[in-house]
Amino acid sequence: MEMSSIISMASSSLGIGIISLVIILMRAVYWVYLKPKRIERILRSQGLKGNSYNFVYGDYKPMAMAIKEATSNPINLNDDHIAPRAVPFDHLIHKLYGKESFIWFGSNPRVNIMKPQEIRMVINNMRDFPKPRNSPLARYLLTGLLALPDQKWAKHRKIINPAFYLHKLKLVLPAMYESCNEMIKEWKMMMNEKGSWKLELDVYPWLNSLSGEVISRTAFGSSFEEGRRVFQLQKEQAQLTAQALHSLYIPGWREEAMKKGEAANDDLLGLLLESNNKEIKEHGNKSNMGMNTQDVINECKLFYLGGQETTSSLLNWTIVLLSRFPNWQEKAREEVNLVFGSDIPDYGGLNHLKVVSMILYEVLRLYPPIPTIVRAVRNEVKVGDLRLPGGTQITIPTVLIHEDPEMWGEDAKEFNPERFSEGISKATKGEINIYLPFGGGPKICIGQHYALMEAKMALSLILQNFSFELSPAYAHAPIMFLTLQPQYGTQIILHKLH
Ligand code: HEM
Repeated sequence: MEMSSIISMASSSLGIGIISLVIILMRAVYWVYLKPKRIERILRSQGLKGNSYNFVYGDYKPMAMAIKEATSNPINLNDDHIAPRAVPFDHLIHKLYGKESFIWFGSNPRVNIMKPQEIRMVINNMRDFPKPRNSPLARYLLTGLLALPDQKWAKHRKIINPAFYLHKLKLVLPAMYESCNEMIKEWKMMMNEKGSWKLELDVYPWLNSLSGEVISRTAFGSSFEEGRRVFQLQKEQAQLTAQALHSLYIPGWREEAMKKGEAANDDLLGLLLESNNKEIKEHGNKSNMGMNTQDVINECKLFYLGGQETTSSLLNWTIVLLSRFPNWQEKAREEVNLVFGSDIPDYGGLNHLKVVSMILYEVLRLYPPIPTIVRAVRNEVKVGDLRLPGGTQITIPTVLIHEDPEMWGEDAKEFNPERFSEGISKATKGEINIYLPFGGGPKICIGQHYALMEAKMALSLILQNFSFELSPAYAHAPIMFLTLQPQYGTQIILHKLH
């Protein structure tokens, strides 16, 4: 080849390279600067308020600072106004700018939606308001139904729905009883070993493994041991991922965790996630559920997260509140004794527990295990009076909505199960979209009845066998770590009743 043609080929490749680089740079500038700035202008022109866009990082820095500050100390034991601790930055922005506000999640603006009619519009319309794409790390956790595109989601939801029909729950009740009863027996055994009627323990890890155990038994049936192993691996994986996600938010968190030996470096994290996935696949294969193995794995992952962390959160805060409000603990015990005596709780009876249901609804209002719901705006769309450009995201801040006096009255921040005495519809004055512990619309939690049934079973057995109070060692510190959890555990004192 002649020298001149080599030179001309090289210069044209160089030219193409430079043009590609310029295009990539221009696109990057558009996504991380021009687009956010354009959306900011549109939002502000409609009266929405928020911080000015900070290149690439958005509000991450003040968000990390707010979380660090809020979670550095417990709150007052009698404080059920948990938003400042559970969602510190959303709460701060809400306080500074009011309900018509937005935050910057990196370069994504997230508009706060709190009006009932706007919430209804957003959660009922999956086409215009899909779930936003998760970060690669979060995708390890949020799999299955939560992560699928519309059509695949509809297909999977249709396949999975029947497993959660109410009459099917009747069939899983014995397995729920079995797991709950084992926990009660172990507590009693610990008392017997000490020759005492009293036992102090941190109930949170117990409740957490209880709800994992219940899923293992109910989802895997005769392959219970396989299921148990899958969920154990899942838990390790979730914790690793959560730690990694946490370290993105809180500067210095990873270093601190590493010092304590809780988190390894990124490579090790990747390796562990990978090997866990492999092992889960093998066990998933063995449990032979008659579905595509990868699909089963993904749905299992989600059931683990959806089913274990949320239900144990509900049970945990119920125990805390019933310890703090012994009159409600006594009312609930009276009801359980009236309905079951010392018999094993059955399906019909659990469905008739009115006081226990009121208590659980009120706990879910003040301590929603999932404190916010997030959606994306696909293309420009109107939500009430607002015009939201494509690329905007939406936050429905469940916990702020649940404690809003404009919606729930002056006692909104107080524990008062009585408000649910005539059901959810009456308590919300017909605006059921202001009560969102299980989300709403077509993506409403598939496991809500399952979770409530499990919580009623566990609570009934606990109330039949023990009275309980908070230990002086308990520090009130709800924190958002995947779900709403007790930062320092939940130390209570159990008293055996008979
Ligand atoms: C107290 C317990 C529970 C709470 C508070 C809860 C809360 C929620 C919420 C708020 C959503 C909607 C999220 C969104 O729209 O972005 C959801 C979805 C979901 N939950 Fe639950 N959940 C609980 C228990 C369970 C259980 C026991 C299971 C399964 C065993 C489960 C499985 C799911 C699944 C699969 C989805 C995704 C549904 C879909 O996208 O179609 N959840 N949950």
